[in-house]
Formats: sequence, structure tokens, C-alpha cells
Amino acid sequence: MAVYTEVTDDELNAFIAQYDLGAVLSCKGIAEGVENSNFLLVTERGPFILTLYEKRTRREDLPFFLGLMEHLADKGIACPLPVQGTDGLALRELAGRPAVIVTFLAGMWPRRITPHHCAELGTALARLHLAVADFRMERPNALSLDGWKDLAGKCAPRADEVARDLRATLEAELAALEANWPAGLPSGVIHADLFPDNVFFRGDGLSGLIDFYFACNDFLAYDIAICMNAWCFEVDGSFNATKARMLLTSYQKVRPLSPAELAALPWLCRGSALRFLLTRLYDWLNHPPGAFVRPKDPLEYLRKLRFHQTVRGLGDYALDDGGSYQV
Ligand SMILES: Nc1ncnc2c1ncn2[C@@H]1O[C@H](COP(=O)(O)OP(=O)(O)O)[C@@H](O)[C@H]1O
Ligand SMILES: N[C@@H](CCOP(=O)(O)O)C(=O)O
Repeated sequence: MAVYTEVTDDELNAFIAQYDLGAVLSCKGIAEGVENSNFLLVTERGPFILTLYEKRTRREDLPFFLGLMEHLADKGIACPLPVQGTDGLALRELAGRPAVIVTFLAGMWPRRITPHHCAELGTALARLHLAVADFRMERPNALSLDGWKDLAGKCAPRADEVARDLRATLEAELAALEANWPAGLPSGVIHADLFPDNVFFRGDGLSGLIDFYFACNDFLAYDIAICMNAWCFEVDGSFNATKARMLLTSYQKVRPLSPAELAALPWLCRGSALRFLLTRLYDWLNHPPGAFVRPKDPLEYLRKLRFHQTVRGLGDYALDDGGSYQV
């Protein structure tokens, strides 16, 4: 379960005393998530989420993530809002980790993805991309080409333990991506991890987005590629063109994609597949024995990468009309 850092009652009570939230009624570790320690904190003012930031979330990036959530909430995007203490500060320290309390978002993430979920996602993603246009803070994407090379180098000596010839596959893919990575596409702040477990629904409607801790500046269309990989494959590994069409069509009703963005999607999907293959592979090879968190399967993303390697253009996704299918 994703609670890496335990908090004692004394530490928690001293921490909460810095807010105007009343007394703590309960505080339970949340099993989901892999990056940070999360707790469902119930106080006399209601439910909140307490997050302690762990290894991959760098302290110097936290003002960007918190500022982004505040900016998005201000623009009407349903997302958690950092809660300030009586001193006006949201970011503080608890049990030796940077920590914040954010507002609780009602809803459930979808366990069985339907094309309708993908349509809702497309609308929300495009709204997010429009909403960040005037967000002034920047954070370069540490998990783009240079970051992938770094991770691939660290995994190389043991990669073939996970899949035959994986080391050579990674090297060849990195070279191909370096030679073909698009340039000059519309850029801005992207979520960069908008997987189903970070998107909440209430009934049929999307109710909010969470987990902005990989957000960064990159091509906006790269965020779509991340979503195509995370939402538009079936458990048997097949690509579901209907889901991708729903995603693209809804997105484009809010923010139309340029021909260059559409043409770049196959390479962006390859890059996104490699990115999640590499972080999962790194975690797979390096998770401490006995850790509660079960690392995610890197091979799922190797299969997605192999699929995209066969794609020569949008037609191979059955998206040659640019996803202009009418929902
Ligand atoms: N603001 C929130 N409102 C409601 N639940 C939340 C909120 N933030 C996180 N959660 C819960 O905590 C889980 C893990 O959160 P997440 O941000 O994905 O963690 P991690 O960064 O460790 O992956 C989510 O799946 C959800 O159940
Ligand atoms: N979405 C990533 C892992 C990051 O986990 P999250 O719990 O922060 O969404 C993956 O699937 O590899």
C-alpha cells in the first residue's frame, strides 16, 4: 500500500493545530497510488487528503504543483485545492517529509473503461490545456528524451532479466525516437500522468482530476498520447480505435489539433510508451524487498510500444480522418 512514511498521533495533532480544521476524527492510509504517502484525513471540517511527498517528487517542484492546482481550481477545473494553514502556508513538513493537505474530491476512478469515459476524458484534457495557457510557472519535463536515456542506462545491465533482448530494444527505440521526435508543436503545461486512476467520475460524468505530481511543460499532444496508451488498449493488448476516436473527437471540440499535431501522434505514442516502460522497469528492478507497493508491470508498456512501432500513420490507428468521427 502506498504509505511509505508513518505518522504518529502526536506528530499529526501538532501538524493539524497549524490549520483551522478542527480536531482530527480519523486518519487512514490509502492503499492506492505508488508515488507518495496518502492519507484520508477526516477532521471536524470534513474529509481531506494528507500527502507526504516521497522519493520521485522533488521538494523544489512542489510550488509548481501546488500553484498549478490553485490556478486550475481558479479556472473552474475540478481538482484538489491545497489547504492553507492559519499562517497562509500550504506546504510544510510532517514526519521528515514535505507535506500538504488538499481538498477531497468525490468520485471513483473507472475500473472498466468505456468509450464514453474516453469522450469525457478528451473534453477534460482539452479544457485543462486551455486553462493552463496563462499559468506562468514552468517545469521542464524531466521524463523526456534525456530522462529516458538516463533511466535506460540505469536499467541496461539487468533489462534482459525482464524480457529477452530488452536492452537492445530500449537502445534501438531511443535512437529512433531521438531521430524522429517532433519539434515546434504547441506546448504548455501537461498533466503527464492522466491514467484512469487519476480521473474521477460520479455516475456517467467526469467529476475531477487528481495527481498533478508529474505535470510539466511539453507538447500538449504528448498528453493525448499518454492518454491513448493508458485508456485505449484492452486487457488482451489490442488497441481500441473507438475509444481513441472518442478521446480525440471530444478533445477537438474544445481544442482542435493542428495537422502537425495529428501527424506527430504515432511518435508521441511511442515516446509515451517508452517513458512508462522505463519508469516501471526501473521500479521493477529497484523496489525494496518486502515493500508494500507492488510495482506496475513494465511488459504492458513493452507490448504497447511494439504495437506503435508497427504504425506508419494515423490510418493504422483507424484515425486517418484525424478522429473527426461524430460522437
Ligand atoms: N483529492 C483527492 N480526493 C479524493 N481522493 C484522493 C485525492 N487525492 C488522492 N486521492 C486518493 O488517493 C489515491 C492515491 O492518490 P495519487 O495522487 O494517485 O497518489 P500517488 O501520487 O502516490 O500515485 C487515489 O487513487 C485516490 O483514491
Ligand atoms: N501511472 C504510472 C505510475 C504513476 O502512478 P500514479 O499512482 O501516480 O498514477 C504508471 O502506470 O506507470
